[in-house]
Amino acid sequence: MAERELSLAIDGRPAKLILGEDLRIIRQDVQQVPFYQVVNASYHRDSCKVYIAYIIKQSKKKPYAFIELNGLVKEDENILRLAMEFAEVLHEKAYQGVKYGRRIRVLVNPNGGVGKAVAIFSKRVEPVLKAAGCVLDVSETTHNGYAFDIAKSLALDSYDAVATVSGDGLVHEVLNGFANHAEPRKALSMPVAPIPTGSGNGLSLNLLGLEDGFDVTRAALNLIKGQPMNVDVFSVIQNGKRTLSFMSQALGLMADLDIGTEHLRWMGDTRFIYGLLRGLIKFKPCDVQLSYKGVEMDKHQMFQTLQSRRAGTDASASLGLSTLPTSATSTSINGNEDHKDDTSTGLPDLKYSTNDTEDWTTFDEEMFYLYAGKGPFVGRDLMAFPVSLPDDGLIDILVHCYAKTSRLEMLGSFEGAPRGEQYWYDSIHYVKASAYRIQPKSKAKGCLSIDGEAFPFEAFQLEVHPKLATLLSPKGYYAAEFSEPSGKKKGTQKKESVREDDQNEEQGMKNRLWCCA
Ligand SMILES: Nc1ncnc2c1ncn2[C@@H]1O[C@H](COP(=O)(O)OP(=O)(O)OP(=O)(O)O)[C@@H](O)[C@H]1O
Repeated sequence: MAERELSLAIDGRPAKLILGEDLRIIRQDVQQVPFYQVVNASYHRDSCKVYIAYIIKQSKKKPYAFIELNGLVKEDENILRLAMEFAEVLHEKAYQGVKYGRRIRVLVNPNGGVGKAVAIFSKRVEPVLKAAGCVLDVSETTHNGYAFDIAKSLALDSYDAVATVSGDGLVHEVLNGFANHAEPRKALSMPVAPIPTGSGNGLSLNLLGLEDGFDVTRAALNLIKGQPMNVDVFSVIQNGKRTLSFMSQALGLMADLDIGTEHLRWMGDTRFIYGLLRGLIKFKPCDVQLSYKGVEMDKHQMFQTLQSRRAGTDASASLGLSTLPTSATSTSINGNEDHKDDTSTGLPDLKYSTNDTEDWTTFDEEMFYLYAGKGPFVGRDLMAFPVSLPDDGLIDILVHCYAKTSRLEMLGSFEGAPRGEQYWYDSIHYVKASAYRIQPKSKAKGCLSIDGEAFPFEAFQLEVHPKLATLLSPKGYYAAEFSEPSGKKKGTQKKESVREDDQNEEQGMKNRLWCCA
């Protein structure tokens, strides 16, 4: 493509804009901005100005910055026409395949995380969304349950997405509100995206990756341009009550360190480290019985499946093979029927009764903790489910076996935990299942955390609903890097990794031509 150039003055100094494979802004220095990161471009005849808004990372360690430029062009008919065309072409390239000006229902939890969500939203998020022409309907949540009520009665045709400015708890509420909506399936197809101002922000880490998972400006871009990604969710049945879970369930140490440190919110996510150290001092087993309907038990096979899925997604995106989000074109590896094929509007029926035992495995070893869920990261310090896939119709269950581990092993695992290295430990029993149940042993006491929220420490059963909910994602897959350590390889020639790639992200957006309207 022939490059376009435009000379103008920015802040009284001469500058040049070049439109080629990306946008280049030449001033004292040169800034290269991928089109994906441009949120607006417009031409204003009256003032002879070109307005450009974009987000950019100025160094690897710094968060994304939001930049708005107003360039003055010479009052010459030919140059003004060039400026108008330049802005039009740039805007078109910036929104290829994405609806400009999404209508977003925004829910801000003033008490999430360290309690700074309101200020962060107004200073760092709202300006980006407004620059991108988004139409915002913003509310501050006043109590637990507020977001549930909003989602339960949301006018679905009035919005393109729901944004939660908080942590994972607010997403949990919104999805449960959708499950109780008059049209649950339609409600659950409304894309949800988090702006990470909670403590753990596991969902944001899964969508944006370890480097950018806590970056609110990057999260704002995901709201503006992310593509809808279908994800599996779980029904948890406890005491006859059905709750949707989208991320995780924890028992034992991993629940204690979350639920048991609520009073330490001021620490941010450091409270989880404190809770972990406290749990290691006690070092007590978790007295529950686990049974599951297992589908895949081989860790290496799970790793290979993850790799092939990622390779397939990247290839179809870069070759322009798919015009749909990747998740919508994939099939479930356990043959679960995809709910999108059935036309009912209510929540899916439950498949398993609580006394179903056919093909269920009972896990007999004593557990230090149990963690089950979807999405690799549960927090910045732990990639608990490195081989998790958004839509395989399965839940990843890991049990840290009490008899096979020690305080020393646990302490030694801290360093590699953000990269999921503990996955390969012999003391970690890891399976993918379509359902599981938990029965506390008599007199057992403890904490149960579901999506980071406290639930009664009582028996429950869970099953997976393939692709029932919808998130906005930059890539169409989880943004987590996971490698097989060289000593453990089976069937691989060299150290392979499943990696993030921003070019793929932009290419994926170009080729999928997906609109969120
Ligand atoms: N105004 C409010 N006052 C008190 N609690 C609220 C309010 N609004 C929402 N909540 C509740 O706050 C709880 C915590 O929110 P959330 O989970 O989003 O943040 P977090 O716990 O800091 O983050 P994470 O779950 O990522 O660790 C949720 O149960 C939510 O319902």
